[in-house]
Amino acid sequence: MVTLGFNRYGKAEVRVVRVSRGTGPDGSDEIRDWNVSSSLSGDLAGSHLTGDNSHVLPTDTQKNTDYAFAKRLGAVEPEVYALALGRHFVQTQEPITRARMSVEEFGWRRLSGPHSFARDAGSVRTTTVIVDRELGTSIVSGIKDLTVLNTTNSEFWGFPRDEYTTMAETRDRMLATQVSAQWRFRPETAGEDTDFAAVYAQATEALLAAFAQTYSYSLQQSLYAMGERILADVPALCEVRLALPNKHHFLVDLQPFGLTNDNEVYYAADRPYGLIEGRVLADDAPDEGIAFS
Ligand SMILES: O=c1[nH]c(=O)c2[nH]c(=O)[nH]c2[nH]1
Repeated sequence: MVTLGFNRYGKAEVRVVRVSRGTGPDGSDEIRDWNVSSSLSGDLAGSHLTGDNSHVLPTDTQKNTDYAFAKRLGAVEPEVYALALGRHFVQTQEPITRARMSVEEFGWRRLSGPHSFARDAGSVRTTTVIVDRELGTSIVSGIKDLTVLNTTNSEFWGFPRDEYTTMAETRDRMLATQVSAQWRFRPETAGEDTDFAAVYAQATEALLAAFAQTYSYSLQQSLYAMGERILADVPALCEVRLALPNKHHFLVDLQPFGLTNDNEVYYAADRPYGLIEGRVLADDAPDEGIAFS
């Protein structure tokens, strides 16, 4: 015998670009560039077990709803957009008890003139909103693909050595990583009225400041410093999860060319990479519930 376990379905990676004409500074245009994924769950066993689609709102409809809500809501914060969509699916589809909306936002930097933008290279803003009819609403936002580097103020030594250890201890190295961070909002403070743009700016700034200002003995230590600073600076948040690939920079041996290398010329390795992951929680953080499900 087998049984059907947890399941969900939806439309992944709907590319939605919303232009809001004349609503920016000095009558300029605003733009939101999103990659939207919806995932619905609830009373859906029939579709898996007997092919009964009477509870299955088509993923094509979900995609259309994403576009329609972009029109209706305007160039709002991605969290506000995801909240509205999540509530819509749970409120209008009886069998659907939970909606998970994920939005990746690609930033566009304003150029001179009211209609011109250049796409931000690199980092992506993220949010995942889960609306559950019984368990309530959770919001986890963050940033990914944020590559940062310190040319010094990083050491790594004092680690255990065994018969397979070849790496030398270092008192001065380059430290580089590509940050993925997710921050969980306190449920009682997160809703349509939250200043999500300010939280994003403050959390990102805190993370960058902690990375730059921490004299680091390991990427683990930098990870904790980043999470700690975000929670200290942004009271609306109660937990930060970080994934930090160690983007190794190895000194090139220039001796064959009769040259010294006093921490000046590096080989940036692509793989393998160390992967440092961790969670930092406020002492009074409520249970995570379904926030990361
Ligand atoms: O910051 C680091 N943490 C590690 O766990 C580790 N392991 C390693 O080989 N180099 C590093 N660097």
